[in-house]
Amino acid sequence: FKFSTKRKRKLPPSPKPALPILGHLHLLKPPQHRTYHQLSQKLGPIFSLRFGNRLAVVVSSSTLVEECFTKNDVVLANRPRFVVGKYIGYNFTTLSAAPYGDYWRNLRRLATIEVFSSARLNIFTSIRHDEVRRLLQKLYKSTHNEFGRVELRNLLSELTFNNIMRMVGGKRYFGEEEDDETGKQFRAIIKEVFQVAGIANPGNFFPFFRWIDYQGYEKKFVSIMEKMDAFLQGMIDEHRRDKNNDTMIDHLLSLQESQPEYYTDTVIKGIIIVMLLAGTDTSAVTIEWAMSALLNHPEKLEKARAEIDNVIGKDGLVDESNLSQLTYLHHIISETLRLFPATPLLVPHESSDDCKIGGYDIPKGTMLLVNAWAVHRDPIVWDDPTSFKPERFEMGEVGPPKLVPFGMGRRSCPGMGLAHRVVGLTLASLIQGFDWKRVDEALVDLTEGKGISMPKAIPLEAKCRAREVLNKVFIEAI
Ligand code: HEM
Repeated sequence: FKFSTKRKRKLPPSPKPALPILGHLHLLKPPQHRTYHQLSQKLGPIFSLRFGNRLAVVVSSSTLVEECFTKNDVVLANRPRFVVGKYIGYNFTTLSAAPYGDYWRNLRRLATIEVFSSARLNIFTSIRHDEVRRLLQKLYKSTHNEFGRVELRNLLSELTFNNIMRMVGGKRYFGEEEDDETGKQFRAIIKEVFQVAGIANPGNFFPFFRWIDYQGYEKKFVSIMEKMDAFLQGMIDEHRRDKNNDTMIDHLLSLQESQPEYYTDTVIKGIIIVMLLAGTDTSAVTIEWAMSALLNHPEKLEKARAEIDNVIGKDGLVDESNLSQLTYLHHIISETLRLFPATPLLVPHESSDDCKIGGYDIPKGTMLLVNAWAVHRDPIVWDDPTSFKPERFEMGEVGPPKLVPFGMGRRSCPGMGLAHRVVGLTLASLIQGFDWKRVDEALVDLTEGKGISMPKAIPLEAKCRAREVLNKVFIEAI
């Protein structure tokens, strides 16, 4: 019976050859979203691959994205059980790694209200303003009289990490001035966590590799997670002892007192780790891509600045409350996320039952990859898709399923509001505070590099000079 039903299945087309055991793993050249895009040009907007013992389906059109996350949203709301979810995801109990079901639904509900809601984000507005101000001040020191050469990547990374850690625990851990032992220790742990989380682990597709712990991956995970867990537990215990703070940990601990079954220490640690992994680099790379694209289009940078000056005037610094009036800036962010989505393949989904996509049979347990990068460059949907044209959004805002940098449906990104605030405020402040130009005549290189969130291959270097508004604000500080 099993054999006969299998034979009747109509799976999406698949490239040849599929090697014995490996399946199509040999076809995967980085960056994967480009390889999948090329395959979709030959095989169509839905195709299937075999990775070891796992069937994967890749979707590359907005019509199919819509079908996945409306009609099939529940069935596709599961996540594959990757090795990273076992160790870094606290045995699949974090928001991003948990399987779809009551546990995940509760966690998502509490995180939406207690962590990501506008009311909670508003409490931390002053942290975001302070972090952006520190960034401006650092740039100002080397560039207040004349154009100075700057590299933004580390500064943006510092900003996004400090922003999350201050929301979470009230302390800065990144930057030269945070050179105490705890800062150093935490930065070293985070570096390792990001490294292991980014490893392409064969154990995800070949159970055999897990049994023999090929290349010692599991040992590495265990050792780094012991350190990370001890650090996070230390933070929680510290906040439990000293209750006079207004951080996210304090808030979650106060909820723990009334609902200990939901707000366990593991849940709190899981929320912190997910915020660090999902909410730092993603925002930092988006700002770096936006600045790179603007440096290649100085007239658009000028247009954004004119809008900011017009809304804010020439004396004060832009703040979050101004963002809703900065329409063109918003279009720049949408256009950046279209061309350079920080997670070009979203986060893998898995079908919890048999379903159909695009008329094809998708068996239970199939891994679904959504090639948002390809959807965003589909010439059927987007006019002149590879050009950076924020103006395309002036006709009206475009959202899912055509523009899906944050995904769509139940498992879409809960941090979108925070990301928009951080990216919007930082970008507006950089544009308002400085004149910018490229280091030479050559256009900024826009090649994509390797990493969990799609970074630029070459970190952006640019020249900037402080504008009058910063002289007024910072002159006494120098
Ligand atoms: C530009 C910034 C960001 C981008 C482009 C982005 C994008 C995404 C995408 C594509 C997904 C997966 C959607 C899917 O599975 O279909 C996701 C999931 C997630 N993101 Fe973000 N994200 C960003 C910022 C943030 C921030 C700031 C946070 C929190 C501090 C965050 C927290 C999460 C979490 C917890 C999930 C997992 C949700 C779940 O599985 O239920 N993200 N994000």
